[in-house]
Amino acid sequence: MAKIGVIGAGSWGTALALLMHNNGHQVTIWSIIGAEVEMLRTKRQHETKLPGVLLPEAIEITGNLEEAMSGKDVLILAVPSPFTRSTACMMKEFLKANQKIVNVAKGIEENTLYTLSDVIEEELPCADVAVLSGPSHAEEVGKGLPTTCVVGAHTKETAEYLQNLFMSPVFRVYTSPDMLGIELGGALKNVIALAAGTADGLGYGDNTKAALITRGIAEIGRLGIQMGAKLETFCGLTGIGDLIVTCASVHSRNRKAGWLIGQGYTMQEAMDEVKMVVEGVYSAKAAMGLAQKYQVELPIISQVNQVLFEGKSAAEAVNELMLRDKKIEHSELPWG
Ligand SMILES: NC(=O)c1ccc[n+]([C@@H]2O[C@H](COP(=O)([O-])OP(=O)(O)OC[C@H]3O[C@@H](n4cnc5c(N)ncnc54)[C@H](O)[C@@H]3O)[C@@H](O)[C@H]2O)c1
Ligand SMILES: O=P(O)(O)OC[C@H](O)CO
Repeated sequence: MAKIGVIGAGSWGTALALLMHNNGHQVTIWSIIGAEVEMLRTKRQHETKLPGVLLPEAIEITGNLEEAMSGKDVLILAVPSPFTRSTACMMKEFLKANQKIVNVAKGIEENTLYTLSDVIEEELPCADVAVLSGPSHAEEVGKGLPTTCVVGAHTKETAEYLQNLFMSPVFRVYTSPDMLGIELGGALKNVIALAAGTADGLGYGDNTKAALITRGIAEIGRLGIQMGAKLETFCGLTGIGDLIVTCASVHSRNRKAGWLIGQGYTMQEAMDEVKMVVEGVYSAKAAMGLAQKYQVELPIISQVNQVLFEGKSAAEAVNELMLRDKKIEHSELPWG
């Protein structure tokens, strides 16, 4: 039995708190929002973000960060990426040398272009930081539906220790040394999911969706490999796996925001309607920064940026993608 602090009480933090409790661990969940702490304590569920998923009394709920971190073996960092740095900064005061941090958010910091583990390590230089990612909607994990994820860590020992903590008959966990690939796959699939949702909102079909998923992973992989990540990761759960679920699932916030944009909503109107974090909106700009830095072409992600931030019509963006210069599908494949 381990002592776990879950830092962030949105849908993912709440679902993971329940998973860890069901795995026999002692769990405390923290939120910066007083009203959220009160709701979780009194209703034993997150009524707006994960309704119907009940949190047993044994899960402690607190608004006090020191209490959430004190004596814990593992801290699961589950705040949306725009708050990763500020939260890691607040954690500095209470973090102990032996505590592991598992980041479960998916994003890239816009102004530094850092992965979230880089952000956490900059704020907490002594921390042993790992990541958990994969095709895993909170709504389904909360219901105990079979789900698979990957833990990436700096050492095999940390990865296997965390694999054992998270693993359950309904939550299968693999390990990987490719933290960079895991983090890029998790962050960038959200941008492609915005495009896939937009195509749905425009009334396009399954052919369009399959094209966006397949050419989307080609883009993500091209950038990731240039940055030093491994091709295999983009073929796995945290690459194509997470991209498929996010582009297809009724639970996806990114796909829903895209759908609304395809229906004519502005980016802000779509984000307001979704009410939960739409990470792809933040990662879209960061991806363009990385594309420029690493000299990689990202046609779909570039069009998503133009629709989100430059007022381009979604239909025109799809049209431009279709009318790009003629290409070989895999430029590295010889003709024989
Ligand atoms: N929801 C999912 O199914 C899911 C699955 C895998 C990964 N993720 C990732 O997990 C992260 C969190 O997503 P979510 O769906 O739980 O988000 P959410 O929108 O449901 O919850 C956000 C939560 O963050 C906390 N928060 C809000 N403002 C804060 C601040 N200023 N400082 C610190 N904490 C603050 C609050 O507890 C709030 O409820 C995202 O990066 C997301 O991509 C989500
Ligand atoms: O609902 P989304 O679009 O934020 O995606 C959630 C998870 O990242 C899916 O694995």
